Amino acid sequence: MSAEAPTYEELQRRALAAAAPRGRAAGTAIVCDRLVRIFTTAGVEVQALQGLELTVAQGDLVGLVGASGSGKSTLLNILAGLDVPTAGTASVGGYDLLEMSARDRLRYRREAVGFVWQQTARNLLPFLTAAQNIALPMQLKGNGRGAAKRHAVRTAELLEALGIAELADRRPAALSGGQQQRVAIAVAMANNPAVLLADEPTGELDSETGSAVFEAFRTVNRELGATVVIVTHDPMVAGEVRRTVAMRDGRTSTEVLRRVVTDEHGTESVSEREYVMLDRTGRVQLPPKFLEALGMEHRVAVDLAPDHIELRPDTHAASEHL
Ligand SMILES: Nc1ncnc2c1ncn2[C@@H]1O[C@H](COP(=O)(O)OP(=O)(O)OP(=O)(O)O)[C@@H](O)[C@H]1O
Repeated sequence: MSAEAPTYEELQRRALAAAAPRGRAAGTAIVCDRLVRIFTTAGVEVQALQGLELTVAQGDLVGLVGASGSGKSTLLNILAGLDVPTAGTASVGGYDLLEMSARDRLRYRREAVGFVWQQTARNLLPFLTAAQNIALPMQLKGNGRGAAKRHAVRTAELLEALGIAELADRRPAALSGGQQQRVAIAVAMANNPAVLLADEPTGELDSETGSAVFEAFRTVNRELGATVVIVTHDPMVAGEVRRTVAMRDGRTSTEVLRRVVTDEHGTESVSEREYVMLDRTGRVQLPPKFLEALGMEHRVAVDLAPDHIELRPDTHAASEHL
């Protein structure tokens, strides 16, 4: 190793510092640190979240993917303020989700987060028009001086931004599934929440309608500055967000980041790179396909190179039995 190369301890120190919780850092919308959620049913414990770590920057658009049972809905319900974690820390828009009083929790759900569910019917009140549905969260928040005018202006702004102005006076039954979801996004955005959460919002829609709804999420992210987290099985959604976080066994395991690159001819293309998550203690979850390809299990040899870390199959295993 050359004299300039950092030592293993130095690299580990830097890695831990980089993975330290960034809760108080400006520009962070969501911070989850060692989040645990244990459900007990009939005496049997299920660890739905097992020390999950996740940081989402303000203004980010994140897709959350993972096999059934990996803990996506559990995480979303906690972030939505509908469920409370067993241990760990979680904060959204400056609210501490473990320490909130019942009153703060109600305010949090009304003002700090917006939610769009998969079931289109669950998002809207059937007896109100699209415009009335959008105005309702603002009315629940408060009706001070000039409120009616402000609510009407915000409602018109949201209808316009989401391209549904002509649907303002229709009730949900007179809207298609995709139109209902776009109204639902406007409802969720009514009080300008710090974070917009969505659980399979395109799950009940055909692919064309689904992409129009996804475009609406992109619009509120880009034009209204909303931080958006979408749980999805839809490859179109997962493949088109800036950041896709994959969950495995109640933890975030891998992450794909995408950015637009321009070549020397000025042609733009999307470049994507997969990362594994490094937790505060230096633990990583390696992709199973890599481990299987090299027959790695139980123990691996680890070496420090000047600018990376090498992992190799344990070749000493056979010669150990002398
Ligand atoms: N209320 C509950 N009581 C008991 N166990 C639960 C409860 N909610 C979730 N679980 C369990 O926690 C684990 C994670 O469930 P979760 O619904 O968060 O997964 P998911 O990734 O959202 O799955 P899917 O993609 O199927 O919706 C599962 O083993 C599930 O059975």
